[in-house]
Parts: sequence; C-alpha cells; structure tokens
Amino acid sequence: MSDTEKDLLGGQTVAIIGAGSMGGSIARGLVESGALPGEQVLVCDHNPGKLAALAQQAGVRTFATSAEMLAEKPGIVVLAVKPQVLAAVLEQHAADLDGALVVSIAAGVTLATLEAALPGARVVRVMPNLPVSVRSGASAITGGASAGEADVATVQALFATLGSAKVMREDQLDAEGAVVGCAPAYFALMVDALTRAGIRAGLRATDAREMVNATMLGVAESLAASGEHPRAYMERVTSPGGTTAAALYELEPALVDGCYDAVDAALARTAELARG
Ligand SMILES: NC(=O)C1=CN([C@@H]2O[C@H](COP(=O)(O)OP(=O)(O)OC[C@H]3O[C@@H](n4cnc5c(N)ncnc54)[C@H](OP(=O)(O)O)[C@@H]3O)[C@@H](O)[C@H]2O)C=CC1
Ligand SMILES: O=C(O)[C@@H]1CCC=N1
Repeated sequence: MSDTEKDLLGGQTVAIIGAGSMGGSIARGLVESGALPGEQVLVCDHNPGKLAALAQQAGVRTFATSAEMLAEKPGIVVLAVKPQVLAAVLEQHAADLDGALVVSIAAGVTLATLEAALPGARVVRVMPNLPVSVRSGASAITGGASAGEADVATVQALFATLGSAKVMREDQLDAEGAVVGCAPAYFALMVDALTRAGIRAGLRATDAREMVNATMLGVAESLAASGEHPRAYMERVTSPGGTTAAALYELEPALVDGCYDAVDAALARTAELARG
C-alpha cells in the first residue's frame, strides 16, 4: 500500500451490508492486504454461518442486523446485497446513511437511483470482481454528483488494495461489469470446458484440471508481467503447421462470437436491473 493510500484509509471504518460472495471477499481482502485491521471492518448478514466464518478467518466485527451495524456510525458503507433487494435496504437506511460515504457494488443500479434514495449520502458506484478475495481483482469506480474528488480517491485507494482499481464514467463501469465483473466466471468456464475436453481425449480429470489451472496462472502472470500483446503470445505457442494452429482455427471464431454475445447479454441484463 502506498503512503497516499495509507493516508486516505487510515482510521476509516468500513461497514459491509451482505457477507455473500462479494461482500465476504471484500472484507477478507481488506484485512489480508493490511489495508485495515479486522476491528475496522464491520460486516452484517442474515446468515450467522457466513459471519462466523468471516470473523474466524479475517477477525472482522460481525453484526446480525444492518441497523445494529450502522448504529456504530461507520464512515464508509459498502452495499453488497443483490440488486433485487437493494431498494428495500436503501429505504430502510436512508436516514442512517446521512453523511456517510456509500459504495454500491450492485450491478445495474444507477447513481441516479442511489442518490434519489439516499439524499444525505455521498455515493460512489464500484464494479469489482471475485478475485478481490485474493487481492488480484479489478474494480471500476464512478462517483456520483454527491461525492467529491476526495471521496472517489478514498474509494479508489480502498479497492486498489484489492487489485486494479480504475475511475471511469458510469456507462463504462457498466461495460466493465459485463466484461471484467463477469470474467471470473468466463475464465472458470474455460478451465472447466478444457478439462472436459481433456477427459474426453483420455486424461484423468484431476490431472487435466490441475494442469489447466497451472497453465492459466502462468499465462496470466506472463501477460501481466511483460505487457506482451495476447496475439504475440499466441504466436509464440503456435508452431507453423502444428497442433495449436489446427486447434485455434476451430476455437477462435466460436470463442470470439461467444464473448461478443456474452457481453451483449450481460449488458442487456444490466439495463433490465437499472430499470428495477
Ligand atoms: N458475485 C460477484 O462476482 C459480483 C457481485 N457484484 C454485486 O455484488 C452484490 C452481491 O452479490 P453476491 O455477493 O454475488 O450476492 P450474495 O447473494 O452471495 O450475497 C449477498 C448477501 O447479502 C445478504 N443480505 C441480503 N439482504 C441483506 C440485508 N438486508 N442485510 C444483511 N445481509 C443481507 C444475503 O443473505 P441471504 O442470501 O440470506 O438473502 C447474502 O448473504 C450484487 O449487487 C452484485 O451485483 C458485483 C461484482 C461481482
Ligand atoms: O452476476 C452478477 O450480476 C454479478 C455482477 C458481475 C458479476 N456478478
């Protein structure tokens, strides 16, 4: 963590409503990155099992209800419930969130909707992804009219402790959500599909999965470290007249068209969620 990030985050208390896939991952990531001590990360959820696991793994403070947690007057509140239940949470806590810096990670729910529901709050939207749990995530950030530059900088510093964190326009955040927010599932599907193809070709399932995982990690590390263009990397694997060329001839059109269709579908669903 840089000195600027330390200055922005020092002394902050972050409260997270919802300890599911993302809320739990953010809570764990913040403590494990050293961004905040466990006692400055507050988490609430309906499910006591999820809270107990988080308290044990990350030493965060847990609360059975959001009302009890918000009574602690945290400076930053992360809304990590599903978009479909967010309206009820906003309605319940509009007064409690007066003066707070509120971060919504809900897909599709717009700044306009959030700010209309929370007239006293400073609102920032973030679209993170699941690898924030291992601090290799990626998060898009966009501030509402209610948030100042310092608020956006604070939220960026918070999510920068969990991986890449970039400030962008709200329409770009929605596009980032459809590509990067969903991408952990796209990549996991690739691992599963290749594993199944390996089993079909005669490999043991455990060997195939372990070796595909190791390879995905190696490719990601190489591309990130070198900045090499992915097509140049592909060329280094593709021996002229060899097996990869034959395979890519089949895979590339289906995969590219599939990615375009997948992102279009995610964007269409984002627009539906925005309409409520
Ligand atoms: N999963 C992901 O990879 C990503 C998710 N997001 C966004 O993150 C948000 C959460 O998604 P995700 O983590 O997948 O969902 P989950 O369902 O895994 O987590 C939400 C959690 O919040 C709990 N909850 C619901 N209402 C309340 C409440 N009033 N008070 C306290 N806890 C409550 C739920 O409990 P219960 O199940 O009992 O209702 C659940 O445990 C969504 O808005 C989504 O758009 C953004 C980027 C990536
Ligand atoms: O599936 C979803 O709606 C969330 C948003 C991005 C990833 N998961």
